[in-house]
Amino acid sequence: MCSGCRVDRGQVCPEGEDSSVTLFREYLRLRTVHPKPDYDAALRFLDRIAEELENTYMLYLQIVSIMTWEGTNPALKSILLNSHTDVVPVFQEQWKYDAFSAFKDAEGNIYARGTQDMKCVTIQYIQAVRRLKAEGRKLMRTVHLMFIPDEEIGGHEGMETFVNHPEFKKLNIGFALDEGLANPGEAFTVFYGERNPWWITVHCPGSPGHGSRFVENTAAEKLVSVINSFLNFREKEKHRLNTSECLTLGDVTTVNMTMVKGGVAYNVIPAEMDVSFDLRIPPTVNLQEFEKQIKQWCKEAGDDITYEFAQKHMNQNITSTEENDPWWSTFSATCKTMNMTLEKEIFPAATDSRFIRAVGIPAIGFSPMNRTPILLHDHNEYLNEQIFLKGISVYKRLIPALANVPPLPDEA
Ligand SMILES: CSCC[C@H](NC(C)=O)C(=O)O
Ligand SMILES: [Zn+2]
Ligand SMILES: [Zn+2]
Repeated sequence: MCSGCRVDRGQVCPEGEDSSVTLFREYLRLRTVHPKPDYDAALRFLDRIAEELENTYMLYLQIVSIMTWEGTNPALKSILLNSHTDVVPVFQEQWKYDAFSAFKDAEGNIYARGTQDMKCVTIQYIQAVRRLKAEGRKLMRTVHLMFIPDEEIGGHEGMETFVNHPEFKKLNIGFALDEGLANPGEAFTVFYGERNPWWITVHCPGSPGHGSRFVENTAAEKLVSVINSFLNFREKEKHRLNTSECLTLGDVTTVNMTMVKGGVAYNVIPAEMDVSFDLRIPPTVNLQEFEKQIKQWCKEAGDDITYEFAQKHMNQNITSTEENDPWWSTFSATCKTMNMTLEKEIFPAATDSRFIRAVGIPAIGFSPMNRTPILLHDHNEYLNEQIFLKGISVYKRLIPALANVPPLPDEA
């Protein structure tokens, strides 16, 4: 039943809105926004849906929820449909509408935080499964819909921890789908890997003294040298990206200076100055060599410079997109039957997929949104209702195709 107007889902509500859109807008109104996400509201919402979807069972582990549709051969590896429940904060004064009202304009554009990242995908998974079940379809492999918190703050209390939980291993996942990005053109972008985030702070100690003198060996001189080394490298990578036809952002290393700290007064030369950078490193880069380069930049800048990492991801697993890979060939062939053009890329930022790939499970980042500007984390994030509805049809084809991949050699 539709929560708004109580008609069966898949039908049109009296106001003329598809009930899947109504459900999506209801989910968007839940304030699962950092820094204090209302995860209880999300759990109540998902619990209600699990009750509606017959023969689906819910497992609750702290705040992770998993809705399971058991396959006809549950011994086979399962399919994971992953989505995070949290969303990033908004600057409300920059929005055209209340970011948690899910306002729909005359063109059918729905405005709310999470429309693209990634409440759309959550509801698309659910509605695709609902329609398949309503048709009486039985799938060979078990399908798990996982709803996970804290992706937006690094996943430490979410996926990073959960992939090492015995209950995760019990899910026996063979292949996972997780979030991707919108594509402004006709094509759909799919992500088979991610760049590794390295968040680094470089500490530059120096001789203190009176601001009126030429003190030798100051922290500021070292800081300038470190900054120049990082930012010169940034320019080179930017140039490489801008002069190549075939590279995308995920194929080059980005460097951004994000914080500077130091100093107490105009006339006191400080004993230390610190600078922080956000680095994103493609899976093709040798990480040991790259760290050696950082050490060299620090050494060249002067004595006693140290650095520390707030994030240092080292796993470079990527998911096969070879035509002989059973998961990828099924995914891509199914998209082809729907006349969808796929653009394969490395995800430029970090999602929970990195933790899934790190434990050896192939994962594809995919949010079926073409003809849509990339607005995740931006003001006025929106998604058109027709694009949203098309995504349900896409998953309705993809989910059975993946869940009916014949037993693999290691499953026989
Ligand atoms: C390193 S944890 C932070 C995760 C965040 N994810 C996204 C998609 O913005 C990021 O890439 O900055
Ligand atoms: Zn996301
Ligand atoms: Zn996000």
